[in-house]
Amino acid sequence: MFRRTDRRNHDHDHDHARGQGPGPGPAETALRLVKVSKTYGSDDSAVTALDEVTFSLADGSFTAVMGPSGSGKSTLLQCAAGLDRPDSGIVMVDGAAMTGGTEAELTRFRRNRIGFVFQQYNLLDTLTVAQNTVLPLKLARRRVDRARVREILAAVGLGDRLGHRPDQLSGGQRQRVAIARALVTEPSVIFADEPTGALDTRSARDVLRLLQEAVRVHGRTVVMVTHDPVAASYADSVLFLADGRLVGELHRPTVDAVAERLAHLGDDVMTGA
Ligand SMILES: Nc1ncnc2c1ncn2[C@@H]1O[C@H](COP(=O)(O)OP(=O)(O)OP(=O)(O)O)[C@@H](O)[C@H]1O
Repeated sequence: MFRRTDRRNHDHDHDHARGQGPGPGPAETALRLVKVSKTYGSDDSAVTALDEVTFSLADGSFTAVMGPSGSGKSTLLQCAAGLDRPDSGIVMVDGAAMTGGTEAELTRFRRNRIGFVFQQYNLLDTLTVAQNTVLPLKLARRRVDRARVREILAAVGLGDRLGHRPDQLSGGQRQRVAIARALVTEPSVIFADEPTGALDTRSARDVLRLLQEAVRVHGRTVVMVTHDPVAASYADSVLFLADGRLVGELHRPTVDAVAERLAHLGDDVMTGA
């Protein structure tokens, strides 16, 4: 069952007030994984995609997840976001355990606490920009504050595109709608899976800046899977995966430092070190 502590309210004053309390107490944890494991298949064909992965991410942090192809990045994201269930281990979002529970409970948990940004945008073609943006609120049966929605769309540079449909937008604009849609429910954690993978350099930079703003202005916590050292350099820190295990971490990443670490990660995997 979900243990919901609901210690965090979702109003903006709360976000702005964060860090202004007495004393430098430890940052609160937005996402915590404890010994999360996931194996696909069984017997001879079994693949351990995640092998007892443990880490915590502070509230209001921006983390990139990197690693060679097949290292378990997507599986990690799916399990951490409640889109898939780990075989064992615990996932906690905002102090509430997401382990166990029915599908309906998991869905409710996701709708209220998690935002998503996918490589291929996942917008509904028949809905306008504004309608796509409010969809998560409608699905969660939450009140739609139209002024707030306009504000969010203006903040991602789409204030004059509210009535457009996705096929009237560029890839970068579509991804900005996806970011607005992820922000609108004020989730604890936004998971982004290769959000710049389909974009040109300039649109990618705009999207990465908006993800940074989601953290710095809106107080969200962002976890982004990426293959691109440039994209990773926008994060506060990078987690490196290899063979389903967490094998390293880099704080305040630069493009060169990320690329170098990735290259060595490749060496380690190749030599089995
Ligand atoms: N549905 C599945 N059935 C069987 N094996 C799977 C399944 N999904 C992933 N795997 C395997 O689990 C391992 C981890 O896969 P995962 O997709 O998480 O890696 P990744 O790091 O995201 O890879 P990429 O960078 O190529 O997207 C791989 O060996 C993969 O083949």
